[in-house]
Amino acid sequence: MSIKPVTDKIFTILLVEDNGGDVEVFLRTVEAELPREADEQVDLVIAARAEGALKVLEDRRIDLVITEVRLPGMSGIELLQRIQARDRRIPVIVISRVGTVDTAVEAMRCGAFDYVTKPFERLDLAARIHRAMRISEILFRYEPPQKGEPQTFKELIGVSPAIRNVTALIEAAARVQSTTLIIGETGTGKELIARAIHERSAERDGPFQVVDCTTFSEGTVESELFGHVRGAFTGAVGDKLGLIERGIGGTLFLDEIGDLPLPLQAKLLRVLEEGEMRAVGSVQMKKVSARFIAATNQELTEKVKRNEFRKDLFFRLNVMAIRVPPLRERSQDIPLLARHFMSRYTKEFGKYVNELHPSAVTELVAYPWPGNVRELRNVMERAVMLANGDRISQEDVIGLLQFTDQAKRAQGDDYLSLPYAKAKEKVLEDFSRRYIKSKLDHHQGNVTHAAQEAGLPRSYFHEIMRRYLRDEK
Ligand SMILES: Nc1ncnc2c1ncn2[C@@H]1O[C@H](COP(=O)(O)OP(=O)(O)OP(=O)(O)O)[C@@H](O)[C@H]1O
Repeated sequence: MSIKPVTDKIFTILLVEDNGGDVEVFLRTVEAELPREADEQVDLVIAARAEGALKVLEDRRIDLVITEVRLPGMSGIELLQRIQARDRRIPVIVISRVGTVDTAVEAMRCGAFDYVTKPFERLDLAARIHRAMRISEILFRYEPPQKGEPQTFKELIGVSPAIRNVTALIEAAARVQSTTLIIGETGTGKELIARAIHERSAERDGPFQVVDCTTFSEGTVESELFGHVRGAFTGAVGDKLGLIERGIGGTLFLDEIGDLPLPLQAKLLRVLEEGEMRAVGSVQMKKVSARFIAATNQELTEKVKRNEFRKDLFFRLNVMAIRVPPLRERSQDIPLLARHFMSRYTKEFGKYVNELHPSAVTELVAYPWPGNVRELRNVMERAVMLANGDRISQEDVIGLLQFTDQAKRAQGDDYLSLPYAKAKEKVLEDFSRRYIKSKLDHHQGNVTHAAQEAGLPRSYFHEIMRRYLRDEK
């Protein structure tokens, strides 16, 4: 492939692949599927070996590297590490075969931006390349050439390369007025990341408005999001401000965007593209200037294929994407997170617990954490609550982890098989959850009224709600 002079409009991808057939599929994908701006040109440089790729990197500017893991000679992982040591701005996508998940996980640990599996799925491949291209542009535009450690945030705990990658992306996202999509399993910290972006952005003095796309009923969603004017429909006795309007001047965090009904997706796209919206029943368009951050725990490409999510909205949101790996894939973070939560709950409960035994840490690291950081936080909260002395032992942790598993399956009188303290805790937890739910149902989700009826301060009621109801997700 010809090497052209480098200008800002040429984006150069270095593909490191020794299999001719796969190179062919890759070329066709870039030609046919990759969305690009009108005047954007994508240049491809192909190297069959990592050693050759390093030479290309010395000779010219490369914006994105896509490398097979298994290569003759130096491996793709080693190449990734060398690139990281030279220039952290170049995103690296790693290619591995289906069934070699371990390799992909290893690559993410070493700081890969993303990974794709062979055989290639063309739409998925194009979406991942597109995302990496936009990130690369931002990093090259705003970051000075840098080696070594990116900055870390005190609220986002972690030492793994994956979390450091997330940290760098938070910085990059905060600096540009671009829509950001955060992808990750439940409890991985998506909302925390969204708040971190907001706090570092130009919109930090405005509101941080959460829009939970799972909570609207089909009939009310439009007016909830966009607001309505008086008389727009039966029961609209006054004007009502929509959630989107409440976020103007700040950040709108669209949680679980994958659940937004299709007709609303079209309207949202309009807001994103035109920067304006119209309340239900109104003839007037209103300017909406806000930062949009969306989050999902579903693979949106799958929803696009099933025609459940608009492709244009997906590409629009996916411009700046942050993928947060599940906790089991970054177990280096577990000891630090566990100690962080231990110290937090020690202060909160006014207890003196200052040691997490190394064998307890080993148990925590070995556990798969289906509920991710939120589950770890809950386990550490219980561990501190139940601790008798100044230390949390291996037995304490084993009991809680088994309990967590049992609790998931628990129904009816399952607590009778548990030790007294744990049984009591479980019954109290179930009671709180049912009580809060029934009060909220009774008042159609109005927290102020529900808290009044329960005879609790609103803030306390809200705290119980946050603790018990969010964990059900
Ligand atoms: N890296 C981290 N460091 C410190 N705390 C974290 C980290 N990641 C997550 N948490 C904590 O874990 C809990 C769950 O995080 P958060 O609500 O942001 O997850 P989420 O991905 O948005 O979950 P969901 O998809 O269920 O809404 C919060 O208490 C958050 O502060």
